[in-house]
Amino acid sequence: MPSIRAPATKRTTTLTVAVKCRPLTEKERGRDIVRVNDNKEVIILDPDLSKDYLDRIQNRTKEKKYCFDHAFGPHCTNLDVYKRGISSIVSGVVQGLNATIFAYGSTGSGKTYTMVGTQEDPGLMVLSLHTIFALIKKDKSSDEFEVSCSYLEVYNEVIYDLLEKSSGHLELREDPQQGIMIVGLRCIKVHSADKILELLNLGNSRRKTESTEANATSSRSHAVLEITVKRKQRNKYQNQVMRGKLALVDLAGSERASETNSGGQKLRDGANINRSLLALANCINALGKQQKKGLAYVPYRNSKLTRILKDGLSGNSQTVMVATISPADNQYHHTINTLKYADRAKEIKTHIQKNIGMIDTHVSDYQRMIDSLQTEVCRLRKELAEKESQLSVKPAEKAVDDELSWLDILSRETSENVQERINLQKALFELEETNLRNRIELQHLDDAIAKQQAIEREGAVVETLRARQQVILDNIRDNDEVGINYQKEIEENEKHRCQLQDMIEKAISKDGNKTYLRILSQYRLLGMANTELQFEMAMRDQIIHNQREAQRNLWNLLMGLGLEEKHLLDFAVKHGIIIEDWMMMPHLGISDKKQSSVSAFGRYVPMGYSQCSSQSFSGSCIFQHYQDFGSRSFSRGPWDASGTFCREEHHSSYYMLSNDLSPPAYLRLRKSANHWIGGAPDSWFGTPAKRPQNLRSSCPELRNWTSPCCEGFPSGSSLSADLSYQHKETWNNASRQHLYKSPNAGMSGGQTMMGNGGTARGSSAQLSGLHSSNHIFQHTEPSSGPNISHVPSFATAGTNLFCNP
Ligand SMILES: Nc1ncnc2c1ncn2[C@@H]1O[C@H](COP(=O)(O)OP(=O)(O)OP(=O)(O)O)[C@@H](O)[C@H]1O
Repeated sequence: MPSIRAPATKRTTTLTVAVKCRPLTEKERGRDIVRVNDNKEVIILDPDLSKDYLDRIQNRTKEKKYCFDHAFGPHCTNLDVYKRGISSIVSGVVQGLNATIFAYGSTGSGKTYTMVGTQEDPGLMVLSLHTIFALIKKDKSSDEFEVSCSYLEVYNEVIYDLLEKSSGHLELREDPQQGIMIVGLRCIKVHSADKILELLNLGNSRRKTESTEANATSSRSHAVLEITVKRKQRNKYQNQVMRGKLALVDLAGSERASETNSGGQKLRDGANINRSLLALANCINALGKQQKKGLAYVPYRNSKLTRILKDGLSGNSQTVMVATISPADNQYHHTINTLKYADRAKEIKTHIQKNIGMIDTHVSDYQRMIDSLQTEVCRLRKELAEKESQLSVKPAEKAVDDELSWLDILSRETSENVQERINLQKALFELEETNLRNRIELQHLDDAIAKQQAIEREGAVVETLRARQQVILDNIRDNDEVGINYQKEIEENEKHRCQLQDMIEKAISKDGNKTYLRILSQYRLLGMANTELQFEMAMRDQIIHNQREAQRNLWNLLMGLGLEEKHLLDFAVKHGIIIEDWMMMPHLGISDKKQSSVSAFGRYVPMGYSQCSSQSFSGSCIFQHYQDFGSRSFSRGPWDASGTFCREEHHSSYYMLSNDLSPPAYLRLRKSANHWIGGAPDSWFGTPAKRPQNLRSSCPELRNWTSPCCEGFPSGSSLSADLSYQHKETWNNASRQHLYKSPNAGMSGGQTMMGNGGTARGSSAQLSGLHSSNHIFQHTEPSSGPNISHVPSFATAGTNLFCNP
């Protein structure tokens, strides 16, 4: 029986910003210039005492006033901060919610004191742990809890495991369900707060600290303690697992080299710390700006720190920023700087949603493939390291030394090249995504202006819309510029990759270290395959995300129409549809019906349904209303001249959000194996000759995997052209039959309603090969042929996308 699932409700919230001013230390002889009023207001007095009354009333003073969610003066303890601003957020972790708490401030302002604390004044990390275990102990349900913890540091842009005695460099990866993941990071199961505290102390003792002019024990690394609480429900939701995550972050101290009096390694550390803190500040700026200025691109990828904090800054997390400041007058500029960012951070929005363990099968397929690739890469890396150490015990002749350092450099550069490529491709993808959304808003603005002008030629509303249009255009231009730079970097990366490959190939033909070079070559190939899969997965995640949004909108629409429970139930019974997870839709007024046969609109519900005729509901509307993105006069940047795979898919997702019914719907099927990563042929990581077929032949481990550029689908741009009408009809019929009749059609869970976030599988996968070509439906009203020419002819690759399931 088909079933549909009510989406988990999402709540949008803003970052909670708390400011904490520490007391003056004994060393500081300066004046206290910070005042805290009403637990919310922070006043920073002018450090220059010579300013008189006249200066003040003529506004020549540097006194500044800010208002935050919470403000704490020098006499407040960490417990005060915790109780007022944080404990409620930590409680949510036991209920499957994510939370992030990070301390932000200049060096010596009290970040570590706030996060870790002392015996007498335990910090937020310690207090949070106690809360979590106390809540678990108090829980009266029969649910099973499992708490685990990891602790890492980012030092000089390299991630280390603080719970590992001699941790190697760890890699960062993005997981569709769990967000950012660190490959190989130890996650230790714990049964008491004391055990975690023990681990915390152990980790802290391994953390890189230095004595600087500004702070005797200045943290040189960013530390992230992550506590995961898994809750297996033992009641009616037998199969549900809730997974809450709490990330507690103590950032390294930002400083000015001149003030900290550091040189050599310390200076280099400082430069790296400042770079990542600058990246964080840029993200905060962009996110703050986003609320006022459309979709600005957020450069998370510019540092490991921002990637780790990504969820906390904009994703599924309830986040608290504790801005720490010093009261000393000589810290005025640092204090103002910190407060400026804190002020901006108040605007940042995150979207909280319970993490309930139901993983889309196709995502887990990809995940499995990536996991096995990662494992293979790790194995090869280990082999490489062993080979290196074997070579290093050879007699220390100069020639051998030279060769070793050459091999070492080659190996390192290969690894860096692969990593850089992954990063750049993903960054470019995210940037395109951002601009696509901007363009959609632009299009809506165009329409709104046209409509408004029909009422009044020029007026205040039109003016406001035009102003907004300009803002969005500025954003698009800015983003395009960033995109050009990324493109250039990708080209550079590609050139470097070719050089490395040449070097390896030449060396293999004459060098004695054949095994070593073979491993290196294989490692590089696997790294490439890894990149491709990760990239494709990132795109799929985005599609899933968009489709979930669409589904959520659809539910909202149902709600907004005031549909009665009875109607819904009758309709679903009639059509034999199960609606799952009613508990998650309390706004529908239907409770406690985990799996009820209820009525809905039939299997396929068109998005713009409020304007739809009844025919639309009963018809075969698998897809949504057509929108002509391609024919609009968007201000395209030079780097997006060619359509890309991700865009195509995103367009298809965006169609779902459209209410525009005017152009008739139609079905269109396209397939192409021409483009792969990012769309443009040269986006492919390897040279054309090294596409997956070759990759697989040169790399036996890859032979059993199906690549998106599989055999059997001729390449060439002509493939992105439409199939003949006959083909379309055949496909249309076959897929309709498949979608209507096959019990396995649609999502793996048998779901058949549009937008629950999956790609079609089962027989449709056989029809096209799951990863071997693209079959993209945009509409399913065959009568709508005339509009075909309007659809942008994007070349696509590597997916099999039905937007209905
Ligand atoms: N609330 C407080 N009460 C008493 N002492 C404090 C308080 N906050 C900070 N201190 C003291 O101030 C000094 C600097 O604090 P801390 O090391 O936490 O700063 P930080 O911001 O983490 O510095 P860095 O960024 O260089 O690591 C320490 O000696 C610490 O004990």
